Amino acid sequence: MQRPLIPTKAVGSKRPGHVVAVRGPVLDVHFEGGKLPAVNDALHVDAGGAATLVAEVQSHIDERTVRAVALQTTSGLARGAEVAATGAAIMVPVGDAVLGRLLTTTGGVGDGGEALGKDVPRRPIHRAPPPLDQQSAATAMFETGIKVLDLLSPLAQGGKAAMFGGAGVGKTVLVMELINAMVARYEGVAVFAGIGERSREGHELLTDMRQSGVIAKTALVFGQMNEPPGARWRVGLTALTIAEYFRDEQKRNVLLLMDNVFRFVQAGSEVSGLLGRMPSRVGYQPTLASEVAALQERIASVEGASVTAIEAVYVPADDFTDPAVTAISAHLDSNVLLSRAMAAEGMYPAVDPLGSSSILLDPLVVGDDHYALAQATRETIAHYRELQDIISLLGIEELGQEDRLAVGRARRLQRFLTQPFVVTEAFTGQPGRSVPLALTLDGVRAILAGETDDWPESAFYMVGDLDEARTKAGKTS
Ligand SMILES: Nc1ncnc2c1ncn2[C@@H]1O[C@H](COP(=O)(O)OP(=O)(O)OP(=O)(O)O)[C@@H](O)[C@H]1O
Repeated sequence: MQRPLIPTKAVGSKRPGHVVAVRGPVLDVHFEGGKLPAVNDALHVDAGGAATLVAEVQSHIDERTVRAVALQTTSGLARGAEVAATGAAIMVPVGDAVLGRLLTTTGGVGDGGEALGKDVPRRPIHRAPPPLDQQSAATAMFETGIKVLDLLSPLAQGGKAAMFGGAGVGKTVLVMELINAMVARYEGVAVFAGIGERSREGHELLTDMRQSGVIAKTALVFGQMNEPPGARWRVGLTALTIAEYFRDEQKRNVLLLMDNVFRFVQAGSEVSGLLGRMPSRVGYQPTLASEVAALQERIASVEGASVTAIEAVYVPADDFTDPAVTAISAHLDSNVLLSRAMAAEGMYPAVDPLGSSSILLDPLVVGDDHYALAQATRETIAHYRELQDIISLLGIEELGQEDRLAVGRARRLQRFLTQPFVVTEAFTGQPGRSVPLALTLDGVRAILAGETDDWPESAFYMVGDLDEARTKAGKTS
């Protein structure tokens, strides 16, 4: 973090500045006497009437002028508007009072409810991550009840996981299902950051959470796609600040959900352009890696309290080598890749069994049995993919007996790894299923061992455990 040229304390709200230029969300503010607020400090701009607009200092233009990015819309703001330097970063409310509430990036109330009182503690949104020697590594598995995740890309308690996928392959649905599956039986608290996505989806989430009651232990923070880039850029930090307070002051475990981290990068890129910085690779901001690191490194677990992050990441044009995507994936423990080809075939959740990975998928963590079954599943599906060209050219009859069996098992495995979700009940009409890990492993073991070779493939599609497939296949155990 850059430090001020002049100590922040030298700037008090008694020495107001004034706006000298407004270019969209970017403001130039003149401070008399050359005492400038620090980079990352919050400015309060008098937008006329009772309205006060929050902006954040980004750079010092000359000895009297700072350039700041507004976190709210600047339409109607005129030159000459008075500005107060707050002498600190944006302060947001934290603690028990924010549970059950929907906040904006700047810590305002976004659910139309009562304003938060002055006694509610507040914390600055900029903060260093805990020192490395105080961070604890993620080693325990977080069972989700979603077969394909638990088997091939297990999530870590106190770790970071992300769902990557192009437009419309099911990222939001998967994150919502995880919220549904995890928040209700999670002992800690949850913080949800809605970053640059549809505000309709955000409000649906709020309504759903109110109905299911999980809202009581959840704080929501939204900077959605209808808001200016500054709000979308900083909303992740606001959510993190709330999560860190629960972790550090109350020693509680926190589930941090972010949808969508790509929008954070995108907002940073918009801000960078507005500030006149030269774009770098693929047009992204030159500070891409450090911006992503500043966000991701703060998601850390310490002795006695963990932060488990689940993120959705949009992959532009389905290009998994996009710099934003690779910058984000470098920080994660579990990478869940969603495949368009699988979504097109209706194989939901469209998790790519070969592309997805997790550092927990290690015999020392998940045990030899789970590891061996996961590897065998991958090998069988990989072998099927190799044979797919031959099958489409010559037909499956041209394959040898062994390959034919392998293909049948791979297709059954792929179908067994689909699952109806609770959140999709409304449009699929099929009740959601949650499958304990042991039953997932039993099912996979039986399919790989050939015990189900004579069951129709369709019996495995959109079921819970193997017993359900058995019933569908009309078999008795
Ligand atoms: N598990 C599922 N079961 C059935 N349908 C699904 C499932 N997941 C996704 N879909 C279908 O795919 C559509 C898009 O899903 P979703 O909104 O989660 O995608 P997304 O990747 O978040 O898209 P965007 O990038 O546009 O936000 C859903 O509206 C639904 O029709």
